[in-house]
Order: sequence, then C-alpha cells, then structure tokens
Amino acid sequence: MLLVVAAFIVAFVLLLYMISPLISPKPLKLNGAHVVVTGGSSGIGKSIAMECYRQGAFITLVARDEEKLLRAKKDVEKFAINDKQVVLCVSVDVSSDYTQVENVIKQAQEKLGPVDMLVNCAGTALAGKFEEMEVERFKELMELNYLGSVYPSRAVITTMKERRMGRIVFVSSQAGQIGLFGYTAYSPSKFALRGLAEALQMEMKPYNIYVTLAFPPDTDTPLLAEENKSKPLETKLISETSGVWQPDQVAKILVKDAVQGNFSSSVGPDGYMLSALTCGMSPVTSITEGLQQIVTMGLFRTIALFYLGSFDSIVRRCMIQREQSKAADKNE
Ligand SMILES: NC(=O)C1=CN([C@@H]2O[C@H](COP(=O)(O)OP(=O)(O)OC[C@H]3O[C@@H](n4cnc5c(N)ncnc54)[C@H](OP(=O)(O)O)[C@@H]3O)[C@@H](O)[C@H]2O)C=CC1
Ligand SMILES: CCCCCCCCCCCCCCCC(=O)[C@@H](N)CO
Repeated sequence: MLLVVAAFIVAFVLLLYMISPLISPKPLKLNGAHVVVTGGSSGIGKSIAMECYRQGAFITLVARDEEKLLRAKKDVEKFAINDKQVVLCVSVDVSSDYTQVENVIKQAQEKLGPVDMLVNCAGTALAGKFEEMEVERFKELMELNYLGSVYPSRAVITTMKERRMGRIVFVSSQAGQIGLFGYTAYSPSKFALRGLAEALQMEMKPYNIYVTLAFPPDTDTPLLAEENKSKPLETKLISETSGVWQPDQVAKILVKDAVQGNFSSSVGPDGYMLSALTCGMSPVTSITEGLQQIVTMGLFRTIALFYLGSFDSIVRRCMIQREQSKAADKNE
C-alpha cells in the first residue's frame, strides 16, 4: 500500500516537472504598447514596425541613417489605426557604445513610456569563403549582430523586470541554426544569439518576460540584394533550398510568435523542420510544441541527412566546375 502511494507521489511530481515548463505565457497586448525596433528603417525590421503599428502599438525605430529613418517613419504611419499612435525615430549605432544606446532608450521611454517589446533586428550579413574573408569582418559581424543585440536588451531589461512584463526578440537566421558554406563569419554571430536568448530566458521567466528567437530564411530586402552581389555560388544554391520570402510574411509570423511568447519563431516548412530538429535544450512554450518535437525528431534527422548529402554534392560540383574553368583559362 505504502509503495503504491509513494509511486503515485513520484509520478505526480515527475508529471509536474514535465508540465511546468510547458505552461504557455499570457499574450502581450500590442494595442497601446511601446515597441522598439532596432534596424527598423529597412527590410524585416521595417515590416515588423508596420505589423505592430497595424495592431495599435507606439513605435520607436532605431537605426543610424536619419533620412532612411524618416522615410520609414512615413511608411509605417500609413498603417495607423488611431490618431494617438506615434512613430519615434532615433539615430544611434547599436553596436559601438553602450552608454549611447542606454541614453537613447531612456529618451524613448520618457517620450513613449516603458518599452513593452524590444525587437533586435539591426544586423548585417556577409558571405564569402573563409580564406578570402578579411579578418576584420569576423569582428565587425560579431559586434553588430551579437553585441548590437546585447546592448539594447541590457538597456531595457531593468524596467521590464520592475514591471514584471515584457518581450525581447532576437533576429537570428536559419544560418544561425546550421553552419553553411560561405557563412563562416555570419553564422557564428547568429548562433551566439541563441546562447544569449536561452540564458536570458531562464533568468527572465520568473519576471514574466519572454524571449523570442527568430530564424528567418532568405528574405527579399536591400540586405539580401547587396549580399547576393558577392555571394559564392555554393551559398546561393544551398540557401535556395528554403526559398526567398517577403519581409511582411516573415514579420507577421515573428510578431505573432513574440506576442504569444513563443521561444522559437520559424518560417516555412524547412524552417519548421530545422527548428524542431535543432531545438536542443531550448525552452518549450506549449504542450503541442513539446510533443511535436518529441515525435518528429528522428524523422527530421533522417530527412536532414538527405539535405546534407545534397549540400555536399553542391559544394563538390562547384569545386569541380571552378577547377575546370581554371584549367580552360590556362589553356587559352
Ligand atoms: N534578409 C535576409 O535574407 C535575412 C536577414 N536576417 C537578419 O535580419 C536582420 C535584418 O535584415 P534585413 O532587413 O535584411 O536588412 P536591411 O539591411 O534591410 O536592414 C538593416 C537595418 O539595420 C540597421 N542597422 C545596420 N547597422 C546598424 C547599426 N550599427 N546600428 C543601428 N542600426 C543598424 C539599418 O539601418 P542603418 O544602416 O541606417 O543603420 C537597417 O535599418 C539582420 O539581422 C539579418 O541578419 C536573417 C535572415 C535572413
Ligand atoms: C529537416 C532538415 C531541414 C533542413 C533544411 C535546411 C535548409 C537550409 C537553408 C539555409 C538557408 C540560410 C538562409 C540564410 C539567410 C540569411 O541569414 C542571409 N540571407 C542574411 O542576409
């Protein structure tokens, strides 16, 4: 008898342990909320600002170029749903000096109230072969993509903790889930965000602050156009696997996930598989998500082996082609 009771207690405690991380957070109300978007003057960031504005938020756009900021402000304002809404522009480099970042966030909070949601979207990409990439670039990408997300987050977190509410979004990339040919400098700067997001989420959960880590695929923005000018053929062919998406599609999904407090945010079927496969020890935010990961992991790993095989064969084919054209050039 005693044994049965003990077994029940143990089973109950185990169940509690399994269920407790699965309790979904309460959604954030965007109507009237203050959303800060770094990198909000272009591409994905601008679409995120538009999407939040469309849902009634007050927006602070953060980027360096003031003219671009003003143009983006006009574009965002088209999506107003009431006449109280405001778009504020702040020009600052998010990656160079923490005190500067802290000051502009303070100013934004004085004007539009405490930050309810911070979206760290300022970032850049560079593709190229490891040995051809200037060593300085490794540092630059780490500074902008990683430290440029640490600084704004650090500047908003104290107030969020005091208010016991908030959302912090990090915009990583599918190239932050898998290391790809041509992204030896870029991928690590996006992988770093995952470590930050996981550690920060564990610290912030008791304060009702939820972290979202977004993994967009190739998205049709000025950055992608710029990157494509010098992208190795291998990188282009491999990235094509998950297609090119529109910034407003990516923004809609990201904002929905952030509002719900989901830890991971992915786009498209490849994005979904990649996130389930690489979930590791990252937090779960719903029972369905946890169950899906458990059930699909083996299957997705099997599919992944085929993908990896095809990526290897792309790399091999490109190498052979290059050598052949080099040999042909010599013979001429
Ligand atoms: N496009 C894509 O295919 C994908 C993009 N991503 C990621 O999404 C994010 C946005 O990309 P995307 O919209 O394409 O890029 P864009 O180049 O279109 O926009 C980048 C934004 O960041 C701002 N920014 C750049 N550097 C700084 C800085 N030092 N300080 C403050 N703001 C800065 C830019 O303004 P300004 O230059 O005036 O400062 C601009 O507003 C990046 O982090 C990127 O890595 C992820 C996956 C795919
Ligand atoms: C079950 C396993 C499924 C595996 C699917 C694998 C798909 C890999 C595609 C990688 C695409 C990388 C896009 C990078 C975008 C980016 O960050 C830059 N464009 C920034 O400008």
